[in-house]
Amino acid sequence: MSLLSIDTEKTRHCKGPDTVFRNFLLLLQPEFIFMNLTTQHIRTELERCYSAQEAACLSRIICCEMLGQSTVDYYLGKDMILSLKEKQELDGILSRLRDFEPIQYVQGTTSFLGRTFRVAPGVLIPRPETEELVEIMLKEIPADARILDIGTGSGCIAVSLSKGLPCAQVVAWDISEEALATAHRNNDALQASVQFALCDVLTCCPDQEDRYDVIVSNPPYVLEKEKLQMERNVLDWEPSLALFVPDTDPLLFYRRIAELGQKLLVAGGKLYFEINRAFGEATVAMLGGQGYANAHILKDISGNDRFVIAER
Ligand SMILES: C[S@@+](CC[C@H](N)C(=O)[O-])C[C@H]1O[C@@H](n2cnc3c(N)ncnc32)[C@H](O)[C@@H]1O
Repeated sequence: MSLLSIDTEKTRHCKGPDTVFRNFLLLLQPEFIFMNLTTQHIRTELERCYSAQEAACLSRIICCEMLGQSTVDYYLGKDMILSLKEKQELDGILSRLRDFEPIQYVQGTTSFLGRTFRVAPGVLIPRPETEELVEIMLKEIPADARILDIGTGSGCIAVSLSKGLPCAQVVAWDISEEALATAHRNNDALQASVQFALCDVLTCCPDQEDRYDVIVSNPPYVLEKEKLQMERNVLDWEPSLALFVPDTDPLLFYRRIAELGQKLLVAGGKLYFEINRAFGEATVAMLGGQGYANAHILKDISGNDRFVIAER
């Protein structure tokens, strides 16, 4: 869950040699040379709020993924004749983007491990780091594992595991009805077989008879004080409930899930956590203190401490 997207401030206000370099890079993009009127209009509108690089990227998504232009036509600069309805649709898209609504909410979908997941405000947009976590799990988990995903959000982890391990039994919890409704829809659309439950992990008393081989969670882990470094498209649009923990208790969810794991995991069962990169060592120490074995940190593709795995 990397929450700091492209550094728009830096690119937007760069001056001098940086600007020259940026313009040189822009010239290398074929659509700059053959830019059509619609693309020009989209770019002009978006560059009021986004860097040239971001506006270019959004423009391609709008034309090719939302208005149905072929990628070849887009890059050849072929103009689009928009019907009145399409023109209104485009105006609506641009207005939402100028309000810094994430493009994934505007589109209503995002891609996760090659599958299309529905997303909407109220549900966290799945992040690439979480794809890495699922890839690690798919390599390690037995095919028929019983898996519990805590804080399922869009269902991206649970549904991907269910699809990747068709013999596994996957249960997923979330405190948010909105998130669960979206997760259900993703499960149905992708023909997975996850069982969902509305559950507050901080207060619930699960059935002692339930037993799992694996518990996975990407819980809220951003500190309140980290808000200062976050982009508007995250802060204004993504659900606080999915993002934040109090500055005073960064391990709140991990500690509680580890306690539950003592009851719900079979001996040798595994915990898989996505973490705030600042708290890898603290998470490992907490798990060791609770009696978990072989607690260790894995880094994400950017080299940050991002995952902690441990055995009961
Ligand atoms: C960081 S999001 C992760 C969503 C999804 N698993 C993903 O990786 O994209 C954390 C999720 O935990 C849920 N959540 C927050 N507090 C919770 C609680 N007390 N009990 C259960 N789920 C909770 C949020 O609604 C949100 O969907």
